[in-house]
Amino acid sequence: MKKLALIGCGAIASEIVEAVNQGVIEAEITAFMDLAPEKCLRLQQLAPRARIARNIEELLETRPDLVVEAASQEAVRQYALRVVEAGVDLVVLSAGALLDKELLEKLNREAEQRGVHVYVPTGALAGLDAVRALRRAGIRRLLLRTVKPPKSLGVEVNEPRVLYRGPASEAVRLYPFNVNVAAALSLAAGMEAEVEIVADPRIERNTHIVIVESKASRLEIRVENVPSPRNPRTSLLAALSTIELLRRITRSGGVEVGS
Ligand SMILES: NC(=O)C1=CN([C@@H]2O[C@H](COP(=O)(O)OP(=O)(O)OC[C@H]3O[C@@H](n4cnc5c(N)ncnc54)[C@H](O)[C@@H]3O)[C@@H](O)[C@H]2O)C=CC1
Ligand SMILES: O=C([O-])CC(=O)C(=O)O
Repeated sequence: MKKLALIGCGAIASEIVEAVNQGVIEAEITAFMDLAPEKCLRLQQLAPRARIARNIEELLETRPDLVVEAASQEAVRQYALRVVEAGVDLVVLSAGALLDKELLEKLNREAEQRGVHVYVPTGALAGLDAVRALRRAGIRRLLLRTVKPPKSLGVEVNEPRVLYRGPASEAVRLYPFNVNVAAALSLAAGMEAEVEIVADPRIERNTHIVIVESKASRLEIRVENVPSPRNPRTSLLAALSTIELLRRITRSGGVEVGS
């Protein structure tokens, strides 16, 4: 049975712990860590053998096979390299941090040398398998339009308003908790997406529209996500997608569909 440690004890982590408890993910949780350690207490009740780590070294002392970052881009900058250096696989939700070329290159080099895997889940999006595949055919155009209810974006508007238009790297810097999907998309495509962020008081779902143009295919992907009841900025699909990835990684064998 694989051992799992979690950085961040918020909305996504809560869903993951429930999935472990239900046996969907075949793993044992060895440690929790959060800037606000009291947030780990509730999760620890569901995984009583797990330790609440005060820092990354304490977390690594529990000898996890896999660490899941479901915290913040800052957490990726603080801990990702250390996890990989310890020879431990890593799942990164706050993918925006990986648009920093220097960090990505270091992480990639270190991970290759040590045979470590760093996974970025499809998260609140869909179709990154096809985007990755189309890289080989050359992608001409890559767009992401994210439309969320104003409260998810922390603004108050009475009519739809474009808050941002520009490259993904700037989008994830300005909206660190709302468009990590822009980074996952860019990393899958091997090029930076053009991003538009819209606050729309008429909608209730976190909506992402992706357009990919290449010689082989034109993709238009529209995802209308129910926000997480625990965090309106985060779509429930982000946790479900991570659970699905963890289910695959921790499973000892069997038929799996899709790549
Ligand atoms: N790639 C994707 O598709 C998606 C990514 N996300 C990202 O995933 C991350 C987690 O999302 P949620 O669970 O909804 O967030 P949340 O706000 O519910 O929970 C995050 C927890 O991490 C803790 N935290 C933040 N920085 C930390 C640090 N440096 N060290 C230790 N703990 C830290 C916070 O105290 C909080 O308890 C966020 O960065 C979010 O933007 C969210 C949705 C989709
Ligand atoms: O959950 C979503 O819709 C997207 C999100 O917050 C992110 O990418 O950071």
